[in-house]
Amino acid sequence: MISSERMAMVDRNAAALGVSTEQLMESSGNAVARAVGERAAPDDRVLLVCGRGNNGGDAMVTARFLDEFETEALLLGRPETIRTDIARENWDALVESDLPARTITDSREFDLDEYGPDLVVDAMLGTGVTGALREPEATVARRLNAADVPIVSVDVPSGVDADTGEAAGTAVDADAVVTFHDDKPGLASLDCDVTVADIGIPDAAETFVGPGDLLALGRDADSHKGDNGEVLVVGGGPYTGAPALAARAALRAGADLVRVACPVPVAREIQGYGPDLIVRGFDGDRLAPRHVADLLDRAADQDTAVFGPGLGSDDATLEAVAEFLAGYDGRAVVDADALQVVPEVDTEAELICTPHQGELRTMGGETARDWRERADLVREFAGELGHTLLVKGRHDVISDGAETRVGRTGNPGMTVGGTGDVLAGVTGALAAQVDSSLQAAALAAWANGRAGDAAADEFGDGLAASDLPDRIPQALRDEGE
Ligand SMILES: NC(=O)C1=CN([C@@H]2O[C@H](COP(=O)(O)OP(=O)(O)OC[C@H]3O[C@@H](n4cnc5c(N)ncnc54)[C@H](O)[C@@H]3O)[C@@H](O)[C@H]2O)[C@@H](O)CC1
Ligand SMILES: [K+]
Repeated sequence: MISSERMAMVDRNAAALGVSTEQLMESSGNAVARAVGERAAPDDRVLLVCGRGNNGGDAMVTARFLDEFETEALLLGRPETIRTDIARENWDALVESDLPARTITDSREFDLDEYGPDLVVDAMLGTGVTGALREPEATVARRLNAADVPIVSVDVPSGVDADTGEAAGTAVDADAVVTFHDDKPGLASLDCDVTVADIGIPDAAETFVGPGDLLALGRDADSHKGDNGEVLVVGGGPYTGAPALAARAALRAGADLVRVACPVPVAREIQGYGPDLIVRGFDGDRLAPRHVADLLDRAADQDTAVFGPGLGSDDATLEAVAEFLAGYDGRAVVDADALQVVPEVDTEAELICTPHQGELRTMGGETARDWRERADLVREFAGELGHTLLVKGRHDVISDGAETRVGRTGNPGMTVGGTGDVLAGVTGALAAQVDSSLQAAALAAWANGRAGDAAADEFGDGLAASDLPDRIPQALRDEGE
């Protein structure tokens, strides 16, 4: 099963791998033609009702594969208003090839008897539908439903939400659906025959994080927790730079407000780094259980907390981390020494743990040289923990126990100290902006690696962790195909 949002991501990732949407449309149209071929008799009349988006584009391709039938393509709307280049190219190809193709702009012009079809292909709207069908689609759908003619829908019956199976108004009552790549959650509740067609999207488009995953950012305003996220970084003690790196990276990854909680001496030093960070020190030189109540208070107003950068591994510090997590029910990123308390702690919090492979073993997880084997081990361990794991390596493996993604950006220069702190900060910021922890962690690993690659272009193996944060904004941009 795949949601429409994820499908759009996979589609973009496939394009980045060199499999264009145009190629996918060709395969989709071909698959629909095969399904029609199985249902129609020779010389049958087949009417393809095409909308102006890519759903319609699929059926325009289908028309080229159905020349043994009496096929006619009907476009709802003027060709100039076709919404995508690839759909328009396929329409132009029909017209140029002198294949039967007509357009109507007004539903009053739609008279099914005029076509007398033995079968109708419904390609008015696919996953691009929002709300109730508008005109002329709504009237056309009603007339198709009223006629006694079999309907094969492309991807999803027009007007039906592929994620829920619900329709906000009239929807096409399909006899069969040819859906692409994977089954859609909304189709199961419909009374029709569903065929899933393989359209040649490589597995890599799903497994590897790519530019398509950026669609999780800022796509649907309703799905966001706060506007752009507030992050609390808890770190510092034996190390000063780590919480500052994480905080700066969080800002560059789009968080609105980043607050740092750290021991007073560390706070003084961080404040010297500039005016962007809101730093508040706690007494002493290490995090200790006496600080926890105040931290829980501060964290309650934040979207995410980032725990670990530079905290060290004093017994009292680890005890404080465990106490914090036991009392926290928000979303938190846990990194570095703080990771070792995770397996023992009983928490309501939703954690994203970012260990390297050594830290993973300390947590009780297993790892393997081969990334595919490692991905299986990480998925199992994430399932046992009940949290999301982002295991760093040449291939970063991200899993929540159900789904697994792999990030393959980055370079050997990134083994320098501090890049993990940057990653923790980016993860915290993205977890404050994206609904799914898995998606946030996957995107963070990918962007951090890309920022590292950009830094390596300039500095080679001499790159420093502090080169990364300012390269995060570009790394979170889709530069196009
Ligand atoms: N994602 C993929 O990987 C692929 C998608 N393909 C096809 O592309 C389809 C999605 O294409 P699009 O995103 O262009 O969207 P659609 O073709 O589903 O919709 C096109 C346009 O219709 C308009 N519209 C939205 N709601 C409407 C309503 N209620 N009444 C009337 N008009 C409305 C909108 O302007 C929308 O952009 C899929 O369903 C599938 O058929 C395939 O071509 C190949 C691969
Ligand atoms: K459709």
